[in-house]
This record gives sequence, structure tokens and C-alpha cells, in this order.
Amino acid sequence: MDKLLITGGKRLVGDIQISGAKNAALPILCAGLLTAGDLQLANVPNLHDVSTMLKLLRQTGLTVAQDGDKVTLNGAGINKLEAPYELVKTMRASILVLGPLLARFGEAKVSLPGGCAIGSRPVDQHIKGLQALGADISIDAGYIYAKAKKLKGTRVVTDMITVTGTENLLMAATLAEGETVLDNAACEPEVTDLANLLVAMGAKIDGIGTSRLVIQGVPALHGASHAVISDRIEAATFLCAVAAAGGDITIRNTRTDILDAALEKLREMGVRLTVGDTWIRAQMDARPTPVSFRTTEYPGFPTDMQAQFMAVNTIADGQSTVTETIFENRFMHVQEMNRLGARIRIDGNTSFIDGRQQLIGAPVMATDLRASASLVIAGLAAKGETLVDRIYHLDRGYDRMEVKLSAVGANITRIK
Ligand SMILES: CC(=O)N[C@H]1[C@@H](OP(=O)(O)OP(=O)(O)OC[C@H]2O[C@@H](n3ccc(=O)[nH]c3=O)[C@H](O)[C@@H]2O)O[C@H](CO)[C@@H](O)[C@@H]1O
Ligand SMILES: C=C(OP(=O)(O)O)C(=O)O
Repeated sequence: MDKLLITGGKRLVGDIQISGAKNAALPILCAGLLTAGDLQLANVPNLHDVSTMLKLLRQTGLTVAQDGDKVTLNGAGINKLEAPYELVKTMRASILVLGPLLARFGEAKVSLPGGCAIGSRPVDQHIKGLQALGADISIDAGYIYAKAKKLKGTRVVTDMITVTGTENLLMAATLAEGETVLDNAACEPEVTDLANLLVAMGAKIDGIGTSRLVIQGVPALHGASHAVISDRIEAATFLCAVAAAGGDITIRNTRTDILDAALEKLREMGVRLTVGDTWIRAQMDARPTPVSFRTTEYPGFPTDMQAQFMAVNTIADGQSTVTETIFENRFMHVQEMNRLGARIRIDGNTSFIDGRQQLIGAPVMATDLRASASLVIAGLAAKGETLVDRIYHLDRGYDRMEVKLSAVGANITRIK
């Protein structure tokens, strides 16, 4: 199992190229199931989750051609309407094949994803929405069996805002008969990116970027070309790294308009930011000022950045509180950070952080994707060596993080 060995204390200086967004690429790849035409995608990140998704899509009969960040999909020969447990268990986003397969082929068999380290993460809203669209759904031996001759448009109001739930229902509704209204829809930029691709494929969608998506179903979708949006979580992760370790970095191929919540907190921490359309320069030479925040849906502070900002707070000059409102168990990094000398106490869904002058390197264990990133950030700021174990979590969602960090001066090595 790969590990990362970090010797902390180096300033980070230079440029970092941000990759395409994992959370946009995964639903967008599933949109390939909706058409017999060619889907030509660019800026697809080189991630373990993307490989898993392509493996899952290939086994349905979809063809995949890959050349660096370019991926072309063709769904003319799909003949297996199934997502098996072996693949779904390694990546929850596999549930995103359910809506498209059902809408285009009238049936699908998809393994229930189950919980994960950060929470129980049920998919009841995906199921409820598809049932409202007329699907007959049963659950047997850990599999969702869905059938519908033709989905029929209706109004769906999800009990809570769900990102992949919105994406699944949106994809299904594009091929349903008549009008579907998705109320309480997620407004995350990754949902918007998927919606824009669907429109390029011939879907009729109003209200893109809002909490009410109105979809007029069409009989078929066609091929299209699309570049996946830049990963705002990866961008914020590197900005947190410079906030913690100090330095002067410029991140490129980014979208500044979808990073407001993070940029505001970074400024509050004392990071000097200069912002262009597609780049952000971050300069930091002082001990960070602590920032308190609570996670919420977009455009609020993203849960996927919570752990990384907490890592910076551990060495900030004072106290802060961080409240997690999206997932019930997303503080798994706290005990590991405390092993590095951080002083964090958890009470319910709030962490109380007492910033320390210096963390001290130690072996730590990654428990989930963003927890892993937060431990890397803590390791970059800590004195001495930090060994981060179980980085397969990190590889799910970061495109060669250690290579990008080494290029800006970090002392970080992958140990096989
Ligand atoms: C691949 C992808 O895009 N993953 C992102 C997506 O996950 P994902 O789409 O799984 O997260 P959701 O937005 O669905 O989850 C939000 C909350 O709703 C609950 N819920 C959700 C669906 C459902 O049917 N029933 C239910 O109870 C979840 O347990 C959670 O407490 O959005 C999360 C919230 O921004 C991010 O952290 C993940 O990185
Ligand atoms: C929780 C995340 O991803 P996933 O939904 O794929 O588990 C994440 O990207 O932080």
C-alpha cells in the first residue's frame, strides 16, 4: 500500500496546474450512457475514481478511447445494464449510472453503495425521485432493480439537497416524456457543468445553476464535445497548503468565480490573494489567523474543504470552531491531526481548535479522501517527518498530488 513521506517546513513557491473536477467528471462520464453518439470530453482528470468509472462504463458495452485528458465515449453498443458490487463498493458515484441506464434502456440493476467513512450516505432520494418519474424499483440482495417502459415527467422535491441525487434525476429526466421539475436541486458548479453538457447533447433544461431545474424531455440525445470544469476542491487544497506552509504559489487553469467561500476564508487567514480569470496567486509569510466556519451547500462553505481548512487552523494564532452540517462523521482526521500535536476537541458536529505554534511530524493514517489531503497539509507545515498511510483514498480524487507539490518545493515522496 502506497504511503507519502513528507518532511515539513519548506516554503511552497511556483505554479500549480489544476486538473478537471472529479465531481464533475464522474457524472459527465455517466452521461455517455444517454446517447448512441460520440461524447468527446476534455480536461478529464487522471484519477483512480475516473479509471473506476471507465471500467464500470466499459463493462456495460460503452466504448472508451483515452488520450491524456481527452476521453471519447460511445454508447451505441451498450448491452449490459448493470453496476456490480465489486466496482460500486470502491466508488459511491457509481450510483450515477442508474438514472441514465433506466431512462435510455428502461431498466437497470445497480448495487446499493452502502455507507462510507464520512457517513451513512443513503440513496433514498435517488430512488424516491425515480419512482416519482414512474420507475418500478425493488431492492433485493443488495441490488437496486429499476424498470420503466418510459419515464414520465413530474415534479420532484427532494427531502434534502443532494448533489448526485440531483444529477441522477436530471439525467433521467432528459429522456422522460413531458416536463420534469426538480425542486430543491443542488446548485453546485459540478451539477451546472453536467447540465451544460446535457444541453449540448440536445437536452432542454431551464434554471441551470438554480434550485429549480425544469426539464422538457426529448426522445433522444446526441453526441457533443465538452471540457470538464476545473476542480475547485483541488484548487482550494493547494491554497490551504500555502496558507499552512507559507510561500508564493500561482494556481492555474482554475475558475475563481466558484471559489468565493474558500477565497474569503483564505483572506481572513491572512493569505494575500491576487486573482485573475483563470489563475490565483497566493502569498503567505505569517502565522495564519484562525477562521471559524460551518459547512453548507453551494455557494456556502463546502464540506469537501472542511478538513483542509481545519489543518491550517491547527497552527493558527488562536482558537476557531468548525461545524460540519452535511455528513455525520466527517471529523476522522481530527484524531490523526492530534497525533501531530494539534489540539482539537470534538463536541457533536463541531470541532474546537486551539492553534499551536508548531505541529511535530508523526506517522498518520488517511481515512477518507479529504482527510488524506488535510494530513498532507498538516505534514507540510509540521516539523520533521510525517508518513501518511493509506493514500489510496487520496489517489481517488487528486491527480498526482505529490508531483504537483514537489514541483513547488515541497519535500514529499511516494513510498511504494
Ligand atoms: C461524487 C460527488 O459529487 N460527491 C460529492 C457529493 O456527494 P453526494 O452526492 O453523495 O452527497 P449528497 O449531496 O447526496 O449528500 C448530502 C446529504 O444528503 C444525504 N442524502 C443524500 C442522498 C439521499 O438519497 N439521501 C440522503 O440522506 C447524505 O447522507 C448527506 O448527508 O456531494 C457531497 C456534498 O457536497 C460532496 O461531499 C461529495 O464530494
Ligand atoms: C466525499 C467525496 O467524494 P465521494 O462522494 O466520491 O465519496 C469528496 O470528493 O470529498
